Formats: sequence, C-alpha cells, structure tokens
Amino acid sequence: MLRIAIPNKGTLSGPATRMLREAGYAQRTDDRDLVCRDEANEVEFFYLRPRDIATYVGSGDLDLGITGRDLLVDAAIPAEEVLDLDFGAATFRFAAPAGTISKVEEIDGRRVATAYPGVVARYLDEHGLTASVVRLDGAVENAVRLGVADIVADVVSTGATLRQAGLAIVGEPILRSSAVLIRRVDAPAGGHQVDQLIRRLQGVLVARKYVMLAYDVRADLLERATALTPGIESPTISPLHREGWVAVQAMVTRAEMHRIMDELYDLGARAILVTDIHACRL
Ligand SMILES: Nc1ncnc2c1ncn2[C@@H]1O[C@H](COP(=O)(O)OP(=O)(O)OP(=O)(O)O)[C@@H](O)[C@H]1O
Ligand SMILES: O=P(O)(O)OC[C@H]1O[C@H](OP(=O)(O)OP(=O)(O)O)[C@H](O)[C@@H]1O
Ligand SMILES: [Mg+2]
Repeated sequence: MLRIAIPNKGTLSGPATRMLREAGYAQRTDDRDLVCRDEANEVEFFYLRPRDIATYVGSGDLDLGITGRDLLVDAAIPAEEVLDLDFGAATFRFAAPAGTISKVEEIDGRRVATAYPGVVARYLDEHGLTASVVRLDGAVENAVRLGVADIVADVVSTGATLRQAGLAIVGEPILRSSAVLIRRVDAPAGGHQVDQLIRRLQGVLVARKYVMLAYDVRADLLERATALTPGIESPTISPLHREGWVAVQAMVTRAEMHRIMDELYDLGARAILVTDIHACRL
C-alpha cells in the first residue's frame, strides 16, 4: 500500500480532499478520521497537520504528502516537490508598521517575528542579512505592537490581516507558495501506484484548466480558425454533411474561452459550443 499524508485541518485540507476525490480516490467522510484506506487503489491516506507532513515524508515514514511549499522550505528536510497542485496560493512576506521599515535591507540587525523561521533564515542567508528571528506559533501580526519584534514575516493571502494590524508590506515576496505534492529526495522509484497518482492529479489539473471547444467553420477559413484554437496536440477536424464546411474540436483554457469564442464568431464560425472536461489523461 502507498502511504500518503493529507492536511487534516486548515486552508489546504478541504481542497486537497476534493482534488483526491476528483482523481478517483476514496477520502474520509468524517473530519475527525485520521486514516482512510482506499483498497481498490491500494493507497492509505493519513490526515496530519500540514507542518508535520514534510517531517513524515522527509523521514521516509510516509511515501508522499500534500503540503504548502512554504512549509516544505521551512522544514528544511530532504523532500522535494513532485507536482504543483494549483490551490492554496499565498505569498510569504515581510511587513512592518507603515513609515518604519520600507526596504528589505533595513531588516539588518532587527527582530523578525514569524511562524516560519526556516523560510526567514534561508532568505536572510541568501541576502547576506542578519536579524534575530523570534519564533511564534501564529497571529504574528500582533508581535510588533506588543513590542516582541520590529517586523513580521508571514503568509499573506488577501492582505486583510496585515491592514487590520496597521502593517504595510516590505519588499518583494520572500516566497510564492501553493499546495504541492512532495516526496523524499532519495525515494526509490515508487512503481505503478505513484505514477498513477501523479497522472491522475495531472488529469485533474488539466480538466480544471481547460474546456473542450467545438465549432463549425467554412473549410476555406480553417487555417485562420485553427490558429485561434491550436489545441494541445492538434485540433480534430471532421467533415460536415453541409458542403464546404468542417467541424473543429480543440481544448482551450477556461481563462481564454470567451475571447476565443468571440474571435471565432467574428471570423464566421458558428455553433460554437463549450463543454467541461471532467477527467482526462493527456
Ligand atoms: N489565507 C491563508 N492563511 C493561511 N495559510 C494559507 C492561506 N492561504 C494559503 N495558505 C497556505 O496554507 C498552509 C498553512 O496551513 P495551516 O493549516 O498550517 O494553517 P492555516 O490554514 O492558517 O490553519 P490554522 O492556522 O487554522 O491552523 C501554508 O502552506 C500557507 O501558505
Ligand atoms: O492575507 P489574509 O487573507 O488576511 O490571510 C493571511 C493570514 O491568515 C493566516 O492567519 P490565520 O487566520 O490562519 O491565523 P494564525 O496566524 O493563527 O495561523 C495567516 O497566518 C495570515 O495571518
Ligand atoms: Mg493559520
């Protein structure tokens, strides 16, 4: 059985479970369950704190895990990203009371409060800065007003928490994070179940990102139409009963579909239809 760590709570928990369900795996039905065996796929899921997931995978006790890139970096263990899962996006940033620290270089010699000391230490090291890192568990935005630190380094999503605490962002993001599938660096080739998991998750990513576009167009406009819809490999062209017309099918990104539909219509294409992709293996 393949053993995989999944976040049991927090921001990444729901989306991770949904993605695995979409990929055809059994998931727990009760939030308090800590283990779920998927006999059919020969996989066992362990529900753990996202911060601990890197530890279990890094030690080799679990084969794979889903956690945040920032938590993986913070753990500084021998595990690596296998796949970016495209959810749980956040930046990791420095922030200080407006009008105090405005440039990253000014951090030198100051006190930085964070729940991610490993991420901060790596950044300071890479930028030749020295600062004393105050490790907190959460609610780090309070640290400056309580006098524990001069600057904080924390996860920023909407920025609302920072604003409410009267803090302003300092410098560029230290890290751009999202949920990732991780694996031990020197893990032996995982065999069939690992390959299958990766392929299925890639299938979910593609199904979420792309739609299937179909339309009819005059054959003499086909080159111009397919330039708008090149597809991933190549568009499918089928003959139509109507003389001089063809039907085209191609995948396009969800983000671009309306622009492409408008341009196809202007070109003379008709019966332009979009359908969702529920699953795929490319
Ligand atoms: N708005 C957000 N707040 C916190 N973490 C977020 C957010 N968006 C994405 N993440 C990511 O989620 C991971 C942190 O998850 P974790 O479960 O430890 O904290 P949480 O979601 O804040 O839960 P809690 O603090 O309630 O325990 C990190 O990888 C972080 O980058
Ligand atoms: O930019 P925002 O959308 O405001 O989100 C970011 C905030 O959310 C998280 O805090 P959380 O509520 O999880 O509390 P915690 O600090 O105790 O973990 C994170 O640590 C930031 O403080
Ligand atoms: Mg939190």
